[in-house]
Amino acid sequence: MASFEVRGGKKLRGEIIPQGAKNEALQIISAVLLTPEKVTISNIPDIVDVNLLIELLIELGVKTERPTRHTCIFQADNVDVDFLGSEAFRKKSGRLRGSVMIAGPMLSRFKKAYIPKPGGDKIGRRRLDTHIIGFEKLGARFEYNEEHNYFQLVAPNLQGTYMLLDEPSVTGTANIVMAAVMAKGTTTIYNAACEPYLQQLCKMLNRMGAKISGVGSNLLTIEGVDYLGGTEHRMLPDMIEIGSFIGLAAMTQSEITIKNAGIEHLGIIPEKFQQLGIQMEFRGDDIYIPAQESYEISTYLDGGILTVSDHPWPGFTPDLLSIVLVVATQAVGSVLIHQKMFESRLFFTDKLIDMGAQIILCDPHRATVIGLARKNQLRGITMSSPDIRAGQALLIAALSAEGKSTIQNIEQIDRGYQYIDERLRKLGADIKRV
Ligand SMILES: CC(=O)N[C@H]1[C@@H](OP(=O)(O)OP(=O)(O)OC[C@H]2O[C@@H](n3ccc(=O)[nH]c3=O)[C@H](O)[C@@H]2O)O[C@H](CO)[C@@H](O)[C@@H]1O
Ligand SMILES: C=C(OP(=O)(O)O)C(=O)O
Repeated sequence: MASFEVRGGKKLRGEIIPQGAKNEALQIISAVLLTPEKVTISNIPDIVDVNLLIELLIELGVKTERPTRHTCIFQADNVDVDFLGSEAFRKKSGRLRGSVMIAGPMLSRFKKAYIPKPGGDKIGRRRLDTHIIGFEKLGARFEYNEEHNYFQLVAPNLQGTYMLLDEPSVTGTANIVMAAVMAKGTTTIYNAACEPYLQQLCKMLNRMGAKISGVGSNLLTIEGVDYLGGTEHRMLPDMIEIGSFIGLAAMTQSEITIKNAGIEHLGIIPEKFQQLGIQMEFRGDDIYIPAQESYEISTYLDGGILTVSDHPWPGFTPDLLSIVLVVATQAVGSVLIHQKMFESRLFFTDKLIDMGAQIILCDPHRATVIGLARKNQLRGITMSSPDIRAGQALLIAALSAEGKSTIQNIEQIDRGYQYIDERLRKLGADIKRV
């Protein structure tokens, strides 16, 4: 298990380019299974989860060419469908959440799929019901294998239908869309998720020949087509990384420019950080964050304490709440962080409390942060990264803290942040991988 050793308290300075979006990449790369033609994908982040998914596709027989580290040409013209039932597929799928999205395209094109228990962050119960019920509505039959913990699905004739999802699941919507694009007739998905990841997926599928309308809304209409062809696709900048860099700049009192941030796709994210008192300027498509001695959390119009909570898009993503929480520890003022979706994502606050932060964990979903207003610095400690975003939040805390911190289990951070230590060193951070 690798660790980061960080000597905190240094101000950082410079420009940083966000990686391609992790959660978009997982959808887009799964979608290459929908066509026997070549699909060229660029701005692929070089991170563990995405590399694992590419390895899984290669093991399934998908041909790949890598003209550059961040571009890959995929061709799924000779897929080994039987590999899906193997122990090797089950094992590797279990190492990332995104593997679940192989099922939709496999059902669509090859009429069968296996969904082993996927991996991903251990941040609470993460059910797959939305995916399976959606497939079932399209005409798939499923069996759950209790011994090996996987769903087996068959769908000789996928048939378009109307469905109202019980929740706007991000990967669930992607899976159902990919299953429906070549079903007979029209599928209508109401209460669909509409994160930029999904908008990007739908736009790519339409370029491949699909007929999806309502993109960007919670009502998608998909007219089934017989065949999808090749295309080219470029991933958007990773909005979660961008939010993390905004938080990093504020916490370390640093002047940072986030280059080519894809500002029009960030929705409410910049505004949430501005509510914490963080200044930023949009310069073309770059976000400039000046070095700020202090930042003050705004209150509601009536003076009430601010709440930052998660919500499906266009609401605030749950993946940035841990970052908002850590940034609030040094703000002037107080905030209630309400993590509605995941029930185990706030437990990392224990480590921040050990570092000297003032946080009351009210229950598994809510934490009140009373900002230290820089009257005291956080103290460096040894800690372990429980999940990808808490890991990044702890890293930001360590970079702002007095003294040395050791962050263990950084494999969690590597799942989603590309060459993070190297990129932070370029900004002046004292961070070592040991
Ligand atoms: C690989 C990938 O893309 N992962 C993302 C994806 O995971 P994933 O697609 O697994 O997450 P889902 O959208 O299915 O749901 C996440 C959790 O939130 C709950 N839920 C969801 C919607 C809702 O309105 N109410 C509610 O409580 C679900 O029950 C579940 O426990 O979306 C999550 C929610 O944005 C993100 O945190 C993950 O980073
Ligand atoms: C929860 C996340 O990832 P995953 O769904 O892959 O576990 C995340 O990206 O914050």
